[in-house]
Amino acid sequence: MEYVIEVSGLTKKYSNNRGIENMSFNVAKGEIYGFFGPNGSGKTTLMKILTGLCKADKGQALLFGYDISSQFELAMAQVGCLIETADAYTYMSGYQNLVLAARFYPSLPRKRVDEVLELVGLAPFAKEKVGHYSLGMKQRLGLASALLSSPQLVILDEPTNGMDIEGMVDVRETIIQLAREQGITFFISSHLIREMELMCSRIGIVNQGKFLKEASRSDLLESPHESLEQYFLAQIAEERERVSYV
Ligand SMILES: Nc1ncnc2c1ncn2[C@@H]1O[C@H](COP(=O)(O)OP(=O)(O)OP(=O)(O)O)[C@@H](O)[C@H]1O
Repeated sequence: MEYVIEVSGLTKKYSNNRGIENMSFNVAKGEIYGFFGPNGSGKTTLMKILTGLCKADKGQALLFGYDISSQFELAMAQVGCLIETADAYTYMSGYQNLVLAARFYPSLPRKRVDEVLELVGLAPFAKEKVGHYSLGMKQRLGLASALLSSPQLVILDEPTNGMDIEGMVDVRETIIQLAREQGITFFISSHLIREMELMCSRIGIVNQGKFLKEASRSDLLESPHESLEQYFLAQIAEERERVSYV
């Protein structure tokens, strides 16, 4: 199997002793992999390490077989990402922000800016100042920016944060379409169970900095639990029991 992300034994502890501990998992090409856990479970920390925004204390993360800490440029060459909330210049329009971002990719055709605006449903608002955008529109702009260079791997931290139902459905459908038609791999974090269930082919469940369990769509369908929510609660209960035995 061709893996786009390989994470082994990743540990990062902040000065308060929180963070992530010994996380290991792989993501195959073309998957929509969900990284699911409650607030503070370590999703953003893991994503920051994967995109070089912070360094792990221990362990290794490979993107396309390249080590993110020692081969950063090769590892990130085919990666687009949106970590935490999307940053943009509020006094410029969505279109102008993307043209600016496109300058990082000298060979990118100008029409790609129009394409990504269309893809995320922002085309009608492209000429409006970002300062007038809602949170959901800013998230869409962040997604457009992550897709700009036509990356093969897209890493998205809570991409539907602040979106209304219609926006969430649009973004979800765009992601599914890009994975299916263009073989793009997505690694997406969320604390929204329903989003994960509807979108992802596999889900890694994290809690309190630990990688608890991985579930494929068929695991979830075959499990005796009626929903991912119940499955998640059962995994946490199992982990508590395991820890109390040790
Ligand atoms: N810079 C930091 N300094 C100290 N502790 C931090 C720092 N960043 C994160 N943490 C702690 O590390 C843990 C994991 O945080 P992280 O932001 O990775 O979780 P998360 O799953 O992304 O949460 P959320 O869904 O709320 O964004 C939390 O307990 C958090 O308080």
